[in-house]
Amino acid sequence: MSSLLNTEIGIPVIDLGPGNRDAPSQLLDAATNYGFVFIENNDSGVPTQDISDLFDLSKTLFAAPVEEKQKVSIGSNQAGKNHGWLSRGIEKLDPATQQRADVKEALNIGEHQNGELQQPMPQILEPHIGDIKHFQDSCHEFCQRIFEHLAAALDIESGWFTSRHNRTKGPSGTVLRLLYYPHVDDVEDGVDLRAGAHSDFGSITVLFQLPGQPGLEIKTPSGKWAAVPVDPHSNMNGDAQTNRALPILVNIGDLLEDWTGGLLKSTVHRVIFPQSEEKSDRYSIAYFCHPLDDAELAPVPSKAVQEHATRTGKSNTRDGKVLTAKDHLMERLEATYSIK
Ligand SMILES: O=C(O)CCC(=O)C(=O)O
Ligand SMILES: [Fe+2]
Repeated sequence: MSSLLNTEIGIPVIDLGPGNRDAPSQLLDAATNYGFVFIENNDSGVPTQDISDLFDLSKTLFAAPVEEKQKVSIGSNQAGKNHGWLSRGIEKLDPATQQRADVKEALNIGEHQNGELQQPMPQILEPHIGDIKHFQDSCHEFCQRIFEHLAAALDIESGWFTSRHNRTKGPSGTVLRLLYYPHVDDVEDGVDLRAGAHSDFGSITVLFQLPGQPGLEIKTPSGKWAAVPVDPHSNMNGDAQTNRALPILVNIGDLLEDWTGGLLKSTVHRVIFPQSEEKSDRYSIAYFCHPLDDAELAPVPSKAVQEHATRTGKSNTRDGKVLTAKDHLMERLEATYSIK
């Protein structure tokens, strides 16, 4: 495998370029064993300049006055929409264990439909909406490439996943999320977290991080937390980054785990205040990819999936009815945010 292993957990790094014929099986292997994988950001990735520009926009946004962000707050949207700005103190990703809310702010941006974003945007981002939509498109194409590779590895029709994520066909729960974790001077060890332990809801998540801003951890099968590097080719902080683009982190979400009868793993993760960098802010950008709302989560017609599902007894039916992607998302949102 064209992969390097990082110090602690060994999340594989895979090149999806045409030169790597083993990419599908490597991807499947990473998805079933770790639930997390780094993808080299080359021609088939997301342009590095666009990533850097969106981080700049994100910094400008979160530095804007609270009143401006408040105008587009998640609470001002229709219940269940999951779009808009979340102020610090609102979200607790692990309510069962966390004493305090996540120390973060976020802006959730839903998909554009017929070229239009479906929510009010902060004024400061208005001149950049074209760039944001373009970024969503690049992320979506990147996800579709991953789905094609997964379909090849699972030996199913090439378009099986991509057709169910074809956003020209209808709305989905897909969200582009800008995240800001401010530094705080009085972090209480063992109490304060930037993001509590959770797994993601959708099919796959694409995560962009910045050099020198570590903090993401995943839960290993032994129950221990392991740090995820910013740059798996460099040290844990990503400090020694060369001119090469950072690999892009991808993880499997709950929906894809359920859809594949548990074969692909949705791994629990969290964001901590790393000891060495306690005084620095962290910015990240996540693209939570979901199938079309109407997509039925009938079992993936792959032998490997069927065999695994039989072993685990996992299914996506409720009272004999197959869930749609929207049903699945609403179940998870209700459980996390008490949205009715
Ligand atoms: O900011 C990060 O690194 C991870 C964020 C995350 O896991 C989430 O928002 O679901
Ligand atoms: Fe997450």
